[in-house]
Amino acid sequence: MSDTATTPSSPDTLRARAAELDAAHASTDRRDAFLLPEGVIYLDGNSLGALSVAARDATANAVSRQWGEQLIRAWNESSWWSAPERVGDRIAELVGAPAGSVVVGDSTTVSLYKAVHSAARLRPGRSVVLTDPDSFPTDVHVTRGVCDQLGLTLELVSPGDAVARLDGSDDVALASYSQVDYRTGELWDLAAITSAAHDAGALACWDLCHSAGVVEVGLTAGGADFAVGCGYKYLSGGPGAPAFIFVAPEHIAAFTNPILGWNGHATPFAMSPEHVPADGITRARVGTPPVLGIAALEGALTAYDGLDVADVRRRSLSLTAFFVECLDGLGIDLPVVTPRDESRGSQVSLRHPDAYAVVQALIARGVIGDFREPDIVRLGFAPLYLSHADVLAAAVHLRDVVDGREFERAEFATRAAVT
Ligand SMILES: Cc1ncc(COP(=O)(O)O)c(C=O)c1O
Ligand SMILES: Nc1c(O)cccc1C(=O)C[C@H](N)C(=O)O
Repeated sequence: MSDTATTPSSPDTLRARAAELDAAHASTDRRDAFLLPEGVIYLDGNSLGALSVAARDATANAVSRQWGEQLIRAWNESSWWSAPERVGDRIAELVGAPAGSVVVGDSTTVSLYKAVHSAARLRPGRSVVLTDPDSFPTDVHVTRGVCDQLGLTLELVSPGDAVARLDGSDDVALASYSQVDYRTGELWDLAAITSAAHDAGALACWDLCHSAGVVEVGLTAGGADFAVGCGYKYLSGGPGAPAFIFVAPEHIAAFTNPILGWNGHATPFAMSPEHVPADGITRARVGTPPVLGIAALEGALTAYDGLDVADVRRRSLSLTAFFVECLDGLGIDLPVVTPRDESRGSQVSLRHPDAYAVVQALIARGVIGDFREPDIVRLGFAPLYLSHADVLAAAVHLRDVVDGREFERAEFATRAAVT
């Protein structure tokens, strides 16, 4: 969705507006809970969330006290064994799901494999799985892999066309989509697509990587059957943080984990060679959980204590709307690909023919965002630790990089391995 600049505003007007908005959203300001380097405006919390004091301390405690002193007793004394369900319950609150329907442990990719595989098998006799060709690639890869394994057909249908594809159909087993597009930031209608899937006798699975913690996901309200999401983006669980899987309570008894491991067993310490799935969401577990990663994630989630996700969402919408207001006000004439209405997640993506170099020039100024192929400057606004004043400062840097053609400097052209 492209827009051009409108009436410019003076920096003073924008500064006053930032102060007014920060005061209005003071109750959701958790900046003090996070440890960001001085001079950095961090607009990449949608890829790797910032470190919080609580995540750092929880990790140090898990390493030094639990592992270092309790040693193997920590499985019981520090409740390591039940951490996947305990932290799952905390995430469930953030994504509108009941206790006992979410568990953490594997990567997003593995969690998605478990969800898609199990969901597709719940609709025998149906041959098609729908997913978005523009999904984050791992989602397309996993879904294709499951289809190959189960003899199903993968049909690549944009979420915008999913309801029409499902309408009146009887061949679809599963519609599997991301709630927020990782590149454009578009927010898709989880309830509408899920309901269209159900009307067609199909199930719906959602990837919440770019919505958990910043959008009122509403899994139960929207009728979602399965969902997954990662722990390291807005939830700030740290690099490689464990992901989560949601299975709607009505499907748990029929959920067949495609990876039968001992942690999903009803009596793991009976050491039986027969696999008897555990009751409840525990059957979605596989092997030994990443205890240190779960400790960091559990610490990070305390940043949400006392907050209502609806208020976090309001702050997020205000930050992203204000960024677009700053683009307009400062005369930054780059096409905005993220919807200007509220059908967006917590990012603003812009197009620029030299997007990679623009992002590098911003990083050199301490404004950390990222580049996504082919020409996207992607700026994520993690609401808990960003202010409207940060947003204005970032926009001023962007204007200076673009207007001053700073991105043309040779040092910004070289691509790093990880972008
Ligand atoms: C929508 C989406 N799904 C999945 C992933 C990643 O999966 P994994 O955590 O397994 O690397 C990402 C980002 O890396 C993502 O944006
Ligand atoms: N998971 C990542 C990684 O291990 C290295 C670099 C980036 C990532 C990401 O999370 C990318 C992210 N999902 C995206 O939306 O582009």
